[in-house]
Amino acid sequence: MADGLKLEQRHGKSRVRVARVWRNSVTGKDLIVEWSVAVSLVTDCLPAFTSGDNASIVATDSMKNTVYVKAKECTEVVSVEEFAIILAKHFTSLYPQVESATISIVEKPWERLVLGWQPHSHGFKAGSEKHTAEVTLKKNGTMTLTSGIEGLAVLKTTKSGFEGFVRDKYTILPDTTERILATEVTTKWRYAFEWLSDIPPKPFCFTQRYQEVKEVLLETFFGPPQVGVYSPSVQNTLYLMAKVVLNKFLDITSLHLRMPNLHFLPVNLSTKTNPNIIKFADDVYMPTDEPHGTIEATVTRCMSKCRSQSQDQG
Ligand SMILES: O=c1[nH]c(=O)c2[nH]c(=O)[nH]c2[nH]1
Repeated sequence: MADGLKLEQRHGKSRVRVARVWRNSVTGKDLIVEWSVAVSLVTDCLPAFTSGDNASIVATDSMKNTVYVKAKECTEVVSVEEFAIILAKHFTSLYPQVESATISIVEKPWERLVLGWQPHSHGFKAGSEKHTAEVTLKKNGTMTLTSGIEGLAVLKTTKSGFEGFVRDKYTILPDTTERILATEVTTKWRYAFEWLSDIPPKPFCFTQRYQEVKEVLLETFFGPPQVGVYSPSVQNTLYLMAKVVLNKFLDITSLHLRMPNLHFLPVNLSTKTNPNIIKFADDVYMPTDEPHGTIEATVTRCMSKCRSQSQDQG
């Protein structure tokens, strides 16, 4: 409280880009990660806002420098989640006035180049979807940790439909049991760790969990390679994807999925003199993302009360 006003504030540095190379003299293989880091601190520094007294401010320039120093100190390979935790720990423990730190990181998808089946020792190419992580750590050690995937573009040419929806004077869309389903999945999942001390020791691999979640999401979206799986709506597919992740990984408590419906519109062309130049036969489409459907949901594993409620309901 100051001047009879309530002030909520934070400050930080965004888009701090750092790349870290680890060189392995045993395997002869280099490893590189490229991260875009955002640091945001909640600091007890009211006078900085109300009277221009900067004595408590950790300069955002120092935050940027810290990212590089900590990257240097990581002499062993660390995951994007581990690096976020290292930074959050640093800011909340070094500065008495820092109450909480939020570190968000997006990893650029550098993938090792494979030439003629042979993994290159120091060559990488950019993949598509990005691995993200965000940690918020309070001084008392409580934390939230999320990981995510950004921009996982997927499409299937069949085994998708949409029917039985509200039909009124505004409705033109016909029912269909045959369409292309395309989306760009963005997801974030929250880990169950509530305290810094809950984080499993080194052998727990966040990077492996990331790969596993991605695999399960893709398996559920597409179904088995030979037969696939029918999707009655983006909504249902999204829910099933989240459900499989939550059933499989007990260290994940909730999952948010955003799956825009990127339309592939049937092309039917005709003129007065030339009807049916193109009669649509599930073959020629007009892809468009303007406009597109926006479908998102958060699915959370219920605690025991919620479980018994759903059992009561059969
Ligand atoms: O899977 C879908 N969900 C919708 O809510 C919707 N709305 C729409 O026009 N097409 C679709 N498809």
